[in-house]
Amino acid sequence: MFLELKNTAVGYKTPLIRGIETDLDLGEICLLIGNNGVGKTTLIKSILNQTSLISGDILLDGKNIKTLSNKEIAERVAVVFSKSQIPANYTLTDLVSLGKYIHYPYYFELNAQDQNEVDEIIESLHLNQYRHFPLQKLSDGNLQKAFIGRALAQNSPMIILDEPTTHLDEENKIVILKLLRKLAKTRNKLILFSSHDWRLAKEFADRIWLINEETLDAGITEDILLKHDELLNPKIFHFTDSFVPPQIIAPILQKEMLYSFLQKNTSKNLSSIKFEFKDGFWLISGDNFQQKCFSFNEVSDLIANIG
Ligand SMILES: Nc1ncnc2c1ncn2[C@@H]1O[C@H](COP(=O)(O)OP(=O)(O)OP(=O)(O)O)[C@@H](O)[C@H]1O
Repeated sequence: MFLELKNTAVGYKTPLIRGIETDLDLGEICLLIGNNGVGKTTLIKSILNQTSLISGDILLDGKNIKTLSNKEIAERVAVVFSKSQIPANYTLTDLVSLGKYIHYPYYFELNAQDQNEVDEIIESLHLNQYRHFPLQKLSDGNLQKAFIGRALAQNSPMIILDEPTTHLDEENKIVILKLLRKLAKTRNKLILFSSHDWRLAKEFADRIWLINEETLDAGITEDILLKHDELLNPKIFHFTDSFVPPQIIAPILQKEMLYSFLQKNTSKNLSSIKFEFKDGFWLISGDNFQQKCFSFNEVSDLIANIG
């Protein structure tokens, strides 16, 4: 296992998370989720040995992090924080190139191979047109991508990203997620990715680390989602208290949409009504009626008239 946490407690004066006993291997993507302030960033800093452990041990590549120098940690893990300091007078290419310098004995011009790799990274992040931009002039999203570029250039087996998609629009979020998944699966990288957006989990993550009530619940994504079904069904408004569903015969997506629509819009008992979706419309049947609806707008009118 590349990363092992052994009976670890992390925090400051008092523990934020206790009794962590888990590991991750190369080639895996793990999503770290939990509410504000539960200790996600603290856990990340602890893995990087930037914050002392309260108890227990963390092993990186089989070695206790306490025995590794900063350079040895950087050779194993690259990191992107959501708020990073911007080096003054740097262009985007300079920042991405910085990732390479841990592999040089002192600051020196990059060799041709490393220069090519930096160019490829900038291209893969769709940042070509900004390569000579001063960092101060980049948008928050492009700056975030540039920091991700620096982490990729570092070429370490593990990459940790702390809420990296915060400033990104949907299109750029997808560019980053696809790139990270490709790196994990084709180049055997271990990715630990903290986010509030648990909706990423199903498609993106192999594993979840969920911080809840001072403990870390770790496992295969689908096991954790089933165990914590509040993640999948937040039940913010408790619609189901008064809602009695109809009989529904429809493909999964249409069924889900109908359910969502009816829960929000009616508290009527619909158990004697049948909704069947076929050939692009809903066929709705009751004791003394049958009607076709081609949209939820039409379903809405029909429901309003049901006694
Ligand atoms: N250096 C520090 N010394 C003492 N307490 C700290 C320090 N840094 C953070 N904390 C506290 O530790 C708690 C957890 O903070 P942390 O940033 O790890 O949470 P988080 O899960 O990453 O939160 P968010 O989702 O809001 O980013 C917070 O209450 C925070 O105020």
